[in-house]
Amino acid sequence: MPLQLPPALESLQETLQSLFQSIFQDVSNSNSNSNFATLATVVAAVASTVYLVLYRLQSVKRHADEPPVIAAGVPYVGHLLGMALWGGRYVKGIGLKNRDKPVFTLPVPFSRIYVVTDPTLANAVQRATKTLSFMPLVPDITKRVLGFDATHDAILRKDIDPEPGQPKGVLQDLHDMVWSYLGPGQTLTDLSLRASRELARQVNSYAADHDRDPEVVSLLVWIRHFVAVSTANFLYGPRNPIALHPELEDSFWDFDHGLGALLMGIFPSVTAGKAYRGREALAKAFAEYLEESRHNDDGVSPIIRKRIELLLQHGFSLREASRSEVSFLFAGIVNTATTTFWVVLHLFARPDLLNYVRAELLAGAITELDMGGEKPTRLLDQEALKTNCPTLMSVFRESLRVGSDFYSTRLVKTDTLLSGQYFFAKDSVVQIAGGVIHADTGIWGASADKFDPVRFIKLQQQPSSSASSTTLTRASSTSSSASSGKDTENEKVKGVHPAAFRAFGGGKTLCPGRHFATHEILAFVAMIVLTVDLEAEGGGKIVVPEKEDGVMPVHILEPKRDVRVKVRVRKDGGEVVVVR
Ligand code: HEM
Repeated sequence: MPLQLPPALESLQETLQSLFQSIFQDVSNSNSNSNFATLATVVAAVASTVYLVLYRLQSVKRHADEPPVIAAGVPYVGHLLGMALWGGRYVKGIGLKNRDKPVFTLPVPFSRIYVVTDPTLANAVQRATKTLSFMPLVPDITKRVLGFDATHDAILRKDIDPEPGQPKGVLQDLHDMVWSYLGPGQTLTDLSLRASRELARQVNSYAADHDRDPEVVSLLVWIRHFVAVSTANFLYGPRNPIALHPELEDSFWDFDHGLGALLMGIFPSVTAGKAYRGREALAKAFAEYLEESRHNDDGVSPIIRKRIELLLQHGFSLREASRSEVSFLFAGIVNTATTTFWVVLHLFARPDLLNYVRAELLAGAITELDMGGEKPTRLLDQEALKTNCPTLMSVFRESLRVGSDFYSTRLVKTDTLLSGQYFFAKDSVVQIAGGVIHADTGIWGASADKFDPVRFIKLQQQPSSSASSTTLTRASSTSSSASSGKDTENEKVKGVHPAAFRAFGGGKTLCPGRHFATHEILAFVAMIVLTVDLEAEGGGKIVVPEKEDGVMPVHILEPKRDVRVKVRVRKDGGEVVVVR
């Protein structure tokens, strides 16, 4: 079947044909000096024809059942250019313009990217673990981002994507171990408690230092400092690299902000200089940490010791294991810090909501103790936050929904007919577009593009997902799904398709840290809300900026502009002590 060109291109094609005819007449009519203008026109005509042919070729389906092809304006490379220039916003924009297509094909040089924008299909992708897998992509990504040498790159590639019963490579072993340690159980409870106590120590010490001394800060920088320092402490113990070399905190954020450029892999020391130097500084400090055996100190989390043990078992040197730890520190800090920022910002930008959440916290998760001092000590029961503070929980989830444009990625290992309907060609890439799914009015209602602080309370209360108004209604103090022991903090949100909440990814690559992060973020937000007041720097209302979506969305997106606030320690409460 001949391919249909868009009307604009069809008329261009006709114009070119008539241009060609007149050029050839011109050339044959000119008896001597063939003039330069005619030559230029011939070249332009040839180029346009080549363009049209390439445009048509890129649109040719590789199989009758391949999802509809969205051709690039610049054939083959246009989509890659768009992604490089506009980050995640580029593909999200295509997805939003093509809402009628649950999946579409983006042609790229020698391959295809299949973009899935429908939760039911996303679920099917996540289930097709035999033929669609993230694992084979990991070594190329980690080599670029973390800079592993050839020997360790080979170790990473060994037994990379085993079937059940086959020998497991290092990546699979690490994956399984992290899942078992961070899944519900005693290790998770212990780690969550340590994390919250460490954060409480930081917040209490800040309050003591600034009791009568308000300061103006960048809210994101202020929050991520707490998270970076305490995560390094509770994971890697008191002699962790950031504690011994505080300047490494800047190196860490340089690395984070240059991840997209590192991923490009084009002379990274030049094109991603800051990120490259940041990573190398961190890797060097972690290498010293491991070579001095500081990972065996008291106060180091068991998960870290187990990670090192597994890396060594698989043939890693201590020096190169340091690079792997940079990635784990990254996983532990970045999303937690940015999510906390959004939750705090959304609360303080809405004074009524803030007061409501403070009351909810004091009633449901705090016991005040009069210790004879000026202010009562507050005992924080972090287990109660999830069950007794539904508004806080809803703001947390909504911050994740609005802040996450994450793409879950899979490699097509063999030709696949997904759901018996869509053909995916071997060696192509599948991306589940979280940003498009999170903005889908069919899933989230007409207010999908708005931040609705109580959206998830309404979803829990209603059988359907028709959330429309933002009226603040008091939910019962104990959520039913929480008291029945079901998964309350991730993808299983009542009234929403299980694959529609994408902030933690899904399927085999679902974030193993999501339970832990939920405990940690709720507790940290509670501490901030109870301990300080925030005012806009120049007075007036705190305004929530848009997210910066013109980057590769490797984690929860940051704001488009800095939010500067005055932090004032509150008079009504003293130290926060985490009791459970
Ligand atoms: C709000 C906080 C967090 C968010 C939004 C988040 C989100 C994610 C996402 C989207 C992925 C990739 C999923 C995919 O590819 O489909 C991921 C993977 C991962 N996350 Fe998280 N994460 C958070 C906190 C944490 C924390 C605190 C830890 C560890 C302490 C952690 C550990 C990991 C690990 C180890 C992976 C890789 C899993 C694998 O493929 O084996 N995350 N996370």
